[in-house]
Amino acid sequence: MAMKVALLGCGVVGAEVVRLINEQSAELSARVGTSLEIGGVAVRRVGRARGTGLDPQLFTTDAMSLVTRPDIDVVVEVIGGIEPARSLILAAVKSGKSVVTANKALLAEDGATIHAAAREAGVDVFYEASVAGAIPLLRPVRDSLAGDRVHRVLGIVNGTTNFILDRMDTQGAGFAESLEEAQELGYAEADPTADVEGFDAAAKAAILARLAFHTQRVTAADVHREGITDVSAGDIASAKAMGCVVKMLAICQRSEAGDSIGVRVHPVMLPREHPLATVNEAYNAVFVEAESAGRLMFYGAGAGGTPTASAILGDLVAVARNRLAATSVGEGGHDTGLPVHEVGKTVTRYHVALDVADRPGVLARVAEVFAGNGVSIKNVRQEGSGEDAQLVLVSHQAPDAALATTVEQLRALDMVRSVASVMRVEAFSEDG
Ligand SMILES: NC(=O)C1=CN([C@@H]2O[C@H](COP(=O)(O)OP(=O)(O)OC[C@H]3O[C@@H](n4cnc5c(N)ncnc54)[C@H](O)[C@@H]3O)[C@@H](O)[C@H]2O)C=CC1
Ligand SMILES: N[C@@H](CC=O)C(=O)O
Ligand code: NA
Repeated sequence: MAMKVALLGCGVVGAEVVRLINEQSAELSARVGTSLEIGGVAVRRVGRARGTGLDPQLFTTDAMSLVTRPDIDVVVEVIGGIEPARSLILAAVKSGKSVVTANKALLAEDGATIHAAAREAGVDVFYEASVAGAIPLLRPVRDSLAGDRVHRVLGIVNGTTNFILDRMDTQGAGFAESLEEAQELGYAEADPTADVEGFDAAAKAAILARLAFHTQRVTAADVHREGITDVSAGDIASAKAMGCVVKMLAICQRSEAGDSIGVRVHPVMLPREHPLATVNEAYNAVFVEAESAGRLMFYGAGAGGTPTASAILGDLVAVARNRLAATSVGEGGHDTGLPVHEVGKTVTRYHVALDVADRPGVLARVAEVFAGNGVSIKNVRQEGSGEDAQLVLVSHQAPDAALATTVEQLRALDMVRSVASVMRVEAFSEDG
């Protein structure tokens, strides 16, 4: 008997899911062991020509009735947002359906409730598409690394911001025009603020931290978040002058003592020889550093309808196979309860560019401020002279709180006319 799929949402991703299910129906049947059939599609408005080739009778605005319909086996949720997606997924799970979702916002906010409900009902909730689009990342972290101890996960997990920063760096393009282009290409969230202010990446970081460190505690609210709206052409030029590129990274890291984790999303300057520096356009790439496996890198298309639909179809095949075998994964049953520490405790390093008066003693006074906060300077250079002098300093690693205080105190110095650029600098974890 065919396995029936209910699709919630028929936008950028949903339309591609329909296309791929239709086009690959024979292969999918062979891989699952039974055929997959679309049993209904929930949309906001029926009667619109969507070019899906589906029978118009399949479309409904009553998503709740669709997900609880007895003949539906699997629900694919690609509406996005918290409600009604949460209620629909919980209703589906409680009705014994397995779920495939791309909804990182929801999983980051309330994944623990959803996984608990799925365990209770003995069904799967799979969500590979929610982090780094097409890249097989979550299942490798959850399954392949289940026997290892992850120390750090670091990567580019938002395609839209990577696209914008890449355009600004390589073409000198403006922020607004690059965002518009990313929207046209189907990379951006329905509200692109989620991308450019780092909410989307923070949600993905929370999901990654939960899986990598086996803790159910992390939600998007625990993630230190800075978006890219304050990244200026000056920051990009400053990075270039240092042989660096600006990227927005998500970083999830176990503390030195191993008793807490730091989870943060912010722009960084990366040396151009760093593998993440070469990740262009809307591509994503994620490093996972684990005790025994060492350093692993996952790279590929992190956004866009077709690549995201690929991840959804992979999950669809997996949950369909599990249903045929009458089994489920039961995620989230084991919880280490590792807490998230404040960003101030995270060890990082800063790049600081200061507009200063070119006078004797300025450098000494600036160095004194660094030293007073226990921050040692890795390198310093001066650009320009006279009233147009700029001091550019890069620190060694220090607690983020000490670096932030250093910048505040520098800002207050008379001889510092303005702080032209402040950004964290990331390299490999072993670099000082
Ligand atoms: N576009 C992308 O590159 C990626 C998107 N995602 C996620 O996939 C999900 C969908 O994203 P997109 O397809 O890009 O968004 P979209 O905005 O193109 O599509 C969402 C669709 O859901 C419909 N919808 C909203 N509320 C509904 C309701 N109550 N009932 C039925 N339909 C409803 C909307 O009318 C829209 O057509 C989101 O969770 C997003 O974060 C994940 C990875 C990549
Ligand atoms: N808006 C997101 C889509 C994928 O998750 C992004 O730009 O990465
Ligand atoms: Na993925």
